[in-house]
Amino acid sequence: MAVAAALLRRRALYSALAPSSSLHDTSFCYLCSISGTHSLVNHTNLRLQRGYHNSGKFDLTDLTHPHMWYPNAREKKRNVFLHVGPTNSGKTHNALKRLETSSSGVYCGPLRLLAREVAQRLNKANVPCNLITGQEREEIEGAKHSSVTVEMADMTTEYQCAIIDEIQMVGCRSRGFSFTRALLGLCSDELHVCGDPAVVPLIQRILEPTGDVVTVQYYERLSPLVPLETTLGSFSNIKAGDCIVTFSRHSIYMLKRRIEMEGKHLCSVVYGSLPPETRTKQATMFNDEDSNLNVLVASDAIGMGLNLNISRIIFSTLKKFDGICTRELTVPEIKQIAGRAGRYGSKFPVGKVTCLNSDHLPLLHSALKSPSPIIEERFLDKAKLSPDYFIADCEDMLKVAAIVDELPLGLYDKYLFCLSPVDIQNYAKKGIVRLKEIFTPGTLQVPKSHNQLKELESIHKVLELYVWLGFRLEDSYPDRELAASQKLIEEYLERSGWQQNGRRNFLQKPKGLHQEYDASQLRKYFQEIDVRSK
Ligand SMILES: Nc1ncnc2c1ncn2[C@@H]1O[C@H](COP(=O)(O)OP(=O)(O)OP(=O)(O)O)[C@@H](O)[C@H]1O
Ligand SMILES: [Mg+2]
Repeated sequence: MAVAAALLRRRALYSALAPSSSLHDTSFCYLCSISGTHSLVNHTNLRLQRGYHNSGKFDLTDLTHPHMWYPNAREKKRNVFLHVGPTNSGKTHNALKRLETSSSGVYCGPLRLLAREVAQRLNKANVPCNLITGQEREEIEGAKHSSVTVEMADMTTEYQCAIIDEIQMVGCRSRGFSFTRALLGLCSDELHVCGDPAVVPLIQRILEPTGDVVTVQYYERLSPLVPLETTLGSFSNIKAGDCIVTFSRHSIYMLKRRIEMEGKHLCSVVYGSLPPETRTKQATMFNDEDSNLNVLVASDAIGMGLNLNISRIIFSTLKKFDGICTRELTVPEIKQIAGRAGRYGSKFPVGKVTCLNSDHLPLLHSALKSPSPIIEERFLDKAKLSPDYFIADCEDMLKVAAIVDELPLGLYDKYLFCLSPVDIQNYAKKGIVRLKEIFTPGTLQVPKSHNQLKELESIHKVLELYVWLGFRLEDSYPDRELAASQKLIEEYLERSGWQQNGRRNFLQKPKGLHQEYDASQLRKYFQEIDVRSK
């Protein structure tokens, strides 16, 4: 393999434990020193490296001291507070109270919707707060606080107070590394870490060598969550405040249509591949008491930390396709999703949980009673790692690395494209990619079928990538605002809503279902779709 690809491979390995959003991360400097670009190795890193390699040499395959990759954080003795307990127990609320009274700070969350909820809360409390996610950047003048998705957390800024929410995500194969990086690298006097109690032993061990002072605070649920003894039964039993959870786009739209056919409720939809601004709008409309969208059909994009006005969670299935295979939801996933019902302070003081299929009730009940399994340590035998770390899944990054390696680009650009594979050829040739080279704004049509909707979502993904790159390479991707302004999916959702005037909804009756289909037919249908949509 060519040198740059080999370097990128190595970089990807480091990234897996602690990726950098800037050139200042020590891990990137390690890489530069391999490639001979020693000028990029800053003095702090040299001091740090000498610190544990007395000979002046260091072993690049030794990944056993990731806490040493963050010299700025290591210069502080951070006060770390672990807020742990069940869903809806006030963990995030208490951490945010500290953030609101701090002179500067950052909230790092797992979901864009959650980052937005927190930014809104701080701004409402007169604490100016920026919102920064992969695709959104809403900067408030004079703000000393930011609410970000964890991947966007900045390890080089000093804060008085920082929060990492849903820290149990540290065990996630694809996103865990961003949580590890934030945990070790956030340069803050106080660090508040919220999540499931199952993660406490691991976090304590990870933080042990840092010298940080760790305090654990346990929480209890603030309002009851009741698993129901019976399933939903008929769709005529759907009530305002219900949220049906399902994991494929197909079933989301099917359920929306099925519920709206009853003529009593309109549904918001929230799922991962909706563009972020549409997702936000749909969630906001559901939460808004004055809006007539009072039922939610959602995927696990609502699964963590969010405070929505949900009275009852109804699982349409307890299986999901996780990118590799269809598997049963884990206990923590079931608890997280169920925990969206009956949020303290919402208009539903008691949360209820049920499902469509009576076969799923025993699993649902037992999951809600079980403690989450202790987050385990993982090993990758090729690298020397401390037992508390594992190498994140970076296969996709490596595939792109092999392609970009052939292009006349600098190492940093190559790394950026490894994270975001979009029109690399054009960028390499001309250094600029105009939006009209990807598609002509205004020519796309509102979709008339699920396949067209799927296509449109893919186009939105490209547009999101364009916006993502536009934030990072402003001169090369100059049409960021135009890319961000395309709103076709929202138009689709508006048109596909409940047709009160007898106008035909263009979504057709699903093939294979009779007009008066019941819950068991729908169940069967979903199982088929779940298999087909792989
Ligand atoms: N002491 C309090 N006073 C007023 N409201 C509170 C208080 N504690 C929590 N809340 C409210 O209760 C709701 C749930 O709290 P919070 O989001 O902190 O729960 P959580 O434990 O973080 O749940 P999850 O695990 O689902 O993230 C929020 O709307 C929050 O504002
Ligand atoms: Mg929370």
